[in-house]
Amino acid sequence: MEDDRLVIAGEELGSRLIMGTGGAPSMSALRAALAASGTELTTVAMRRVDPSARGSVLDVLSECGIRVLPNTAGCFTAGEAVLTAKLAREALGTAWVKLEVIADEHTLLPDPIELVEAAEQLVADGFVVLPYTNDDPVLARRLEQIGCAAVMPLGSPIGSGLGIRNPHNIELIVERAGVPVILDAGLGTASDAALAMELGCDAVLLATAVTRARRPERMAAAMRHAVEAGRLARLAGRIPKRRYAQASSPFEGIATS
Ligand SMILES: CC(=O)[C@@H](O)[C@H](O)COP(=O)(O)O
Repeated sequence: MEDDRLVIAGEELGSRLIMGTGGAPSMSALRAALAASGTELTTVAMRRVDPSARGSVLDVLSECGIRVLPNTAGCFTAGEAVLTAKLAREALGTAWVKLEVIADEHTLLPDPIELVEAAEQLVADGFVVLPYTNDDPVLARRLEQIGCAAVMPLGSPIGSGLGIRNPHNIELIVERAGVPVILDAGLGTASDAALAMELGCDAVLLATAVTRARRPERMAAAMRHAVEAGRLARLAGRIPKRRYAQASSPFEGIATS
């Protein structure tokens, strides 16, 4: 599948699995899981990491040769998110940002008003903005029109493991998107990741399903295969669903007594 690379803002990635790092039981477990996942891009919560401290998740990513995607996790307003993105750009030397603006601690759902406001400011300031958004086709379209480099609709609430609650909306987002669609949050197991890709998403971002699995490294490998399988199935084209049975072998020419 070397000719089927993910391109975001003109940059190619060999893996369609983007990893998050939250919830990892240890740095060594995280390192093993990231290696098993085959990811080339991994998010780091800039409000929870000290870029100058040694032994942090940033060191793990650098040792593994994985590109860092700073995120604005923990921000509740556009102002906080914009400031966090700017600090990340200064500390890490990247203009890419995964934009998260959360409405409340209880649901951890995106606040669409603050999200649009932050996206507008960051795009205007030259950032490559990848917004974590609700599974709302209208909002996804709006974020693309603002100039976001991808849209990242949730499958279900962060950390819930509930999978993709509204596959129809994800299909609607994919149908009209002119930028990559990355399914982000809520995936629980490998079949959820495969479904995201079968629905036409360009990539998947997940954390909890791997970091809180009984065996993170194994689940990371499962996710890697699931993303690849789902992508292959999407490109192959699934058969249409039929209401009634259809013999897989034709009956014509069968000898009758
Ligand atoms: C928006 C957000 O924070 C998610 O990217 C999270 O990092 C991954 O969600 P899961 O932990 O549910 O996979």
